[in-house]
Amino acid sequence: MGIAIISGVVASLQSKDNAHIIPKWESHTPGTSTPTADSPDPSLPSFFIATVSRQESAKKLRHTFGLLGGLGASVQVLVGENLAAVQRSDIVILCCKPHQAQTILGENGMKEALDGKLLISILAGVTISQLTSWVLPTTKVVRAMPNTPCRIREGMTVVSPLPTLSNSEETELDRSIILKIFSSIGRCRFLEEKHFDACTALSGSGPAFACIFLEAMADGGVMMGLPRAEALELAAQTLQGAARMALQVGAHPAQIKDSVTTPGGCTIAGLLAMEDGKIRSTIARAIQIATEHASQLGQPTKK
Ligand SMILES: NC(=O)C1=CN([C@@H]2O[C@H](COP(=O)(O)OP(=O)(O)OC[C@H]3O[C@@H](n4cnc5c(N)ncnc54)[C@H](OP(=O)(O)O)[C@@H]3O)[C@@H](O)[C@H]2O)C=CC1
Ligand SMILES: O=C(O)[C@@H]1CCC=N1
Repeated sequence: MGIAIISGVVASLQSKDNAHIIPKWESHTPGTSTPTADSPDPSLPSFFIATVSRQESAKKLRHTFGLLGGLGASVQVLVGENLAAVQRSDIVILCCKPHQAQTILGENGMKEALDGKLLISILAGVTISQLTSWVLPTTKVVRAMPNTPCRIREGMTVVSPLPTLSNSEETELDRSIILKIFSSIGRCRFLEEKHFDACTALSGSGPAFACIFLEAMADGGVMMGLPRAEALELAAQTLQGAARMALQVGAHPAQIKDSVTTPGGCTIAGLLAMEDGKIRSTIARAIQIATEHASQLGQPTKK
């Protein structure tokens, strides 16, 4: 997921659309971001540090970020040097497995390195109350729940509200930095932490659930004789089109469905077959069960 976030942000910095906001500055992540003295916009990182624990992962990351070219060169990959990376950073995005957080944040000197900095955790199930108990009270802790489409800048990220500080200007700046980072790789919205397990299931895990539906639609096409590649293209573009109608036009899903459904036609025949298979409750229950599971991740009894 860390790769998806950096890849998306780097792609956004390379995009012509964003030429007006490409800052002349240096920064670090996953990291972090630090503007140089003459930076015109202190709100978007352009230099990143990615940290991993294994050489094998570092090789993979260097290959991936090398392929990004141009600004990809501004991603530095470090192995086993979390403390050094955090010391050199203003913003840290924690992207390890939920059960690893306490150990990583508990490393000698880490609390001091995080003093006064913004710590964004994307970990499923690990609460703000747990995170704040592992750092100094001066570290500004937020949770973010992104998803893998961030990699192609079509992500959905939910962010928890920033802690209240006496300096409201600082909070506003942090808020704008967070929004710029995650809006550069898709949609971003703030939501109360109490909704995070549901968001983890719905949008965090969602790409996997959506791909089951996508694959099943394509399988149906293949069953009826369509070549596999074309069946997948038709299914993916159809799902994208329907989703964009809901997002861009603001159409209710039922309205989109009704507009496709000719009386006595083939759509209603297919819809009834889906309802016979309890497709709605199956999908909704999957979100319910994933939410319940998410709430246990990073808790003492779970790995
Ligand atoms: N995958 C997804 O779609 C989403 C995941 N998340 C959350 O993101 C987090 C990561 O998930 P995911 O990306 O799937 O998991 P991965 O296992 O793919 O990534 C975990 C990363 O953490 C690194 N890491 C592990 N230990 C250390 C350490 N001690 N120091 C530095 N780096 C370390 C790993 O590198 P190495 O292998 O070298 O140790 C690896 O690059 C989880 O907490 C998950 O809940 C949130 C939203 C969506
Ligand atoms: O499966 C998981 O636990 C993570 C969290 C959301 C998506 N992947």
